[in-house]
Amino acid sequence: MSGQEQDLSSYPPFFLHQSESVRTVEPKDSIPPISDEPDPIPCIDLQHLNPEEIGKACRDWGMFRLVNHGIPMELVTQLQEQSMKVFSLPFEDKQASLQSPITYFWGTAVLTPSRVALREKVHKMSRIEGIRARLDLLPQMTTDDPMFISFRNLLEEYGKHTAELTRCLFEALRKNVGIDHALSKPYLSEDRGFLRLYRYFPCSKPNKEEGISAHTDSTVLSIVNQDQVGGLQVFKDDRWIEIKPIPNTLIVNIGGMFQAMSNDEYKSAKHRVMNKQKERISICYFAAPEDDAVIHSTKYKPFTYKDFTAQVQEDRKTTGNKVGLQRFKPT
Ligand SMILES: O=C(O)CCC(=O)C(=O)O
Ligand SMILES: [Fe+2]
Repeated sequence: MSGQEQDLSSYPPFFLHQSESVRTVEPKDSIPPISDEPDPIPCIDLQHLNPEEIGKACRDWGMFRLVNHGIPMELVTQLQEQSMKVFSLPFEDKQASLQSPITYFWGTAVLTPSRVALREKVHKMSRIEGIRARLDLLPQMTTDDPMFISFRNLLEEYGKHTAELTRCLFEALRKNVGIDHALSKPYLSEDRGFLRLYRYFPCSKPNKEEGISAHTDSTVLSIVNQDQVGGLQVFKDDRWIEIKPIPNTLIVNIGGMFQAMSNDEYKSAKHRVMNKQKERISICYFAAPEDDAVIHSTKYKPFTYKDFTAQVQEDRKTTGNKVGLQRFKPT
């Protein structure tokens, strides 16, 4: 079944009936993104990591394209197909059957501490659906349903690959910015890593409707695996740049935690996703520090990831926006 022939009962009813409440971009932001030739995003080869190249990419862009990443293409294809099967279940079934450690959300990528979608009164909703998987708890997930067994196994395997490549990247970046080796473990906790899978609703007006609005990621590093539909954009030098889907490549973002750890030498990139004419799937891995590890930075007051995410939640509730690292500037 192609994206366009989807059984509409799998979508949240809101997506089909409430288009006036959907989040669109301001006219000033809706200019078509510039599609540079050749691809302008810095490209990093995981098998031949060059400290200078990766450092420059993180300083100038806060993101890079990763090639030779070691995740088998077959695994990615299988996970994409299996994710599509799960997303294609009737909406009510997804709500009922996706429970911890795999949870379902829709309408926004912003989740509350209990991992349900945060319904911000001030903001419109987005036509996206997501599945969040806690990698540390996946092995304990019990189910008799062959579809969910296969889904869980693929998530686990994919999670192991991304955790491993993230460790390699973190090591290189840590050395680059002079983070002590002793901090490797608390600053990058494999147990806290999680996956988020998204399905973006097809939109008849391309580059008008936001799937995920402009933001920076809060985590240490995030690894985006997008399909061939496109829609991911990065904000650089006052303009939005389309991040082309290139098969078998990943997009790595510096997150707010690494920005602080690097004393702002590396900045987390502002990015967003626009809904396209075709349905889109992405698979994203987020690497987090240990919840209680104190992050020391010359630019910010000492804080933990837990403090940070609590502050983000609080700001979202009160102002509708993420304030982010600014909250932890010394007074
Ligand atoms: O779906 C994507 O391509 C990116 C998602 C994203 O930016 C996020 O979840 O923070
Ligand atoms: Fe993001």
